[in-house]
Amino acid sequence: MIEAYTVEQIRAVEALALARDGDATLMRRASFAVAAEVAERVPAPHPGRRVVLLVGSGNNGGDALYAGAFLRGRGMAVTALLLSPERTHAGGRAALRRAGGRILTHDDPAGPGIIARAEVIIDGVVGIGATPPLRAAAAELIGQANATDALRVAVDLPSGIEPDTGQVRGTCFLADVTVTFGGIKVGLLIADQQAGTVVNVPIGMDMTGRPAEVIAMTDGSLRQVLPAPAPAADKYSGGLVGVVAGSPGYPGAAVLCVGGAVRTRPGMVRYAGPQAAAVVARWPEAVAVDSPADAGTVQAWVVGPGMGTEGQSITLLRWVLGRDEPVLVDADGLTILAAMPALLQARRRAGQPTVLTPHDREFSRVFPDIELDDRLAAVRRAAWVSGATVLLKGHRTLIADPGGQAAVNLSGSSWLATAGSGDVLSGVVGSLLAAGLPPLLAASAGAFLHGRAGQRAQRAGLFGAHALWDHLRADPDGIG
Ligand SMILES: NC(=O)C1=CN([C@@H]2O[C@H](COP(=O)(O)OP(=O)(O)OC[C@H]3O[C@@H](n4cnc5c(N)ncnc54)[C@H](OP(=O)(O)O)[C@@H]3O)[C@@H](O)[C@H]2O)[C@@H](O)CC1
Ligand SMILES: Nc1ncnc2c1ncn2[C@@H]1O[C@H](COP(=O)(O)OP(=O)(O)O)[C@@H](O)[C@H]1O
Ligand SMILES: [K+]
Repeated sequence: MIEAYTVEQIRAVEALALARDGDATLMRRASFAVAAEVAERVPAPHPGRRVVLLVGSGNNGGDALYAGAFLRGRGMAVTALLLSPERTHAGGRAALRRAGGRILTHDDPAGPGIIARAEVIIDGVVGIGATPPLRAAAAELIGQANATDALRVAVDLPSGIEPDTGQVRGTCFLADVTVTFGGIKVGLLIADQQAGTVVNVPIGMDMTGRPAEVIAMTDGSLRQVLPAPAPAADKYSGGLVGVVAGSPGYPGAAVLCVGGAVRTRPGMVRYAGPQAAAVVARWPEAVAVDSPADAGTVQAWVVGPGMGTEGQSITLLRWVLGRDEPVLVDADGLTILAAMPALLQARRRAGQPTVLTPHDREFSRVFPDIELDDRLAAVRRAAWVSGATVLLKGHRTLIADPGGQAAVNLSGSSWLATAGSGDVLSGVVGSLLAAGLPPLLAASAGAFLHGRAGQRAQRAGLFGAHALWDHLRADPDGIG
């Protein structure tokens, strides 16, 4: 599991490390890590390679200057552009000068040409000590840097992203790699397109025992979380999932959702609704009936994909939400909930676990008072006010539970932006809920599996949400 932290948490641990080791030692470790990352990525021979440092007035700029001094020591041609010459980190500046680096101010007429010809650009404008948007001079330099095809390396985080939320306001450095110190900042997981590859270097800071602000599943953690059938397993022991989906207008939603569940885990899927014949035609292993009341016992329900929003659909949703088992509500089910919030409130009062899986438009329907500009804050707030675990779909899917835990999904690709892929996701997560995974874990593991399946389908050159089925379980002995 990847764990990410707030600036406040990082600062608390940094203070301990500073008291023990001193700031010069920490900065030396940090800047050496940046230099080492550059040296590893730049093809040999290194002497003469053109490196530009964008240097702000804080310690982030200090890191960049010391990193430049290390690289100069390898023979690279290093130029620093200082945003606030009079307030630049004195030790870093002296170190670069001693090493033979060139130091210019940000408005030097030669600056744009130097940036344009750079092979490596190191962003030391701001780190965790500043909040975007960047001031004009900084934004100008970063805009020039982003227009080059140099290797772009961010020190601690790309200048321009908000470290605790990943929000980008105004210009932001577009990093190929971010070398971050002490622990991964939450914003680096959310603003993945700006952060590039994130390399975490402890530099003597130990986050052990600190509760992560946000977690993210990995292939390794998924393998540990997913239930493997025991030797004595039978078709009932892993948990049955009930699916209420589809309508005459949307028969495919039922087939896609059941497919997601069938292909996630062995066991049994019970479909209940008007598309029983279509479901069994594609998934003979599913048990299909016309009404959920006839479906028999299940350990979790999925309700909503393509079910319609009027008449009988409302009756079905009401019936499912009256059950004690965990219920995942998706798509049309969410649209009904938006019009009938009392249904959700009743479930909360009864203490029954619920998972909601909206995309942005559905989210705004169900939670009209919650702005989506800060997506992490939004999903947390939605979980808090609804008492449900909320999975907010998107390029970076975010999940929060009512207890305050949050997760971000790191797998997937824009391949998944295809009709019906959300229907598959609901079946995947429902299947994991039925297996007994707690809602946050079921949603995180399901989103990760779904994302990996999308990546594999893309690599295989396939199109269409149904292509996800064959890629959900690539490794039959485990998962992944
Ligand atoms: N503590 C340590 O020993 C260690 C710290 N480490 C490193 O230090 C970093 C934190 O350093 P920090 O606290 O100095 O803050 P930092 O991120 O450089 O930003 C502050 C500067 O930004 C400026 N600024 C503010 N707003 C701005 C804006 N909108 N647009 C443009 N500029 C703006 C602001 O200027 P001012 O407002 O004061 O004029 C101020 O000068 C951390 O990320 C890590 O890299 C590591 O080396 C490990 C050891
Ligand atoms: N640009 C994107 N990058 C990565 N994943 C995406 C992107 N756009 C959508 N997705 C994912 O694709 C799925 C789409 O779900 P949804 O919007 O419900 O589609 P549908 O209603 O057609 O089934 C979600 O899992 C979402 O996270
Ligand atoms: K930076």
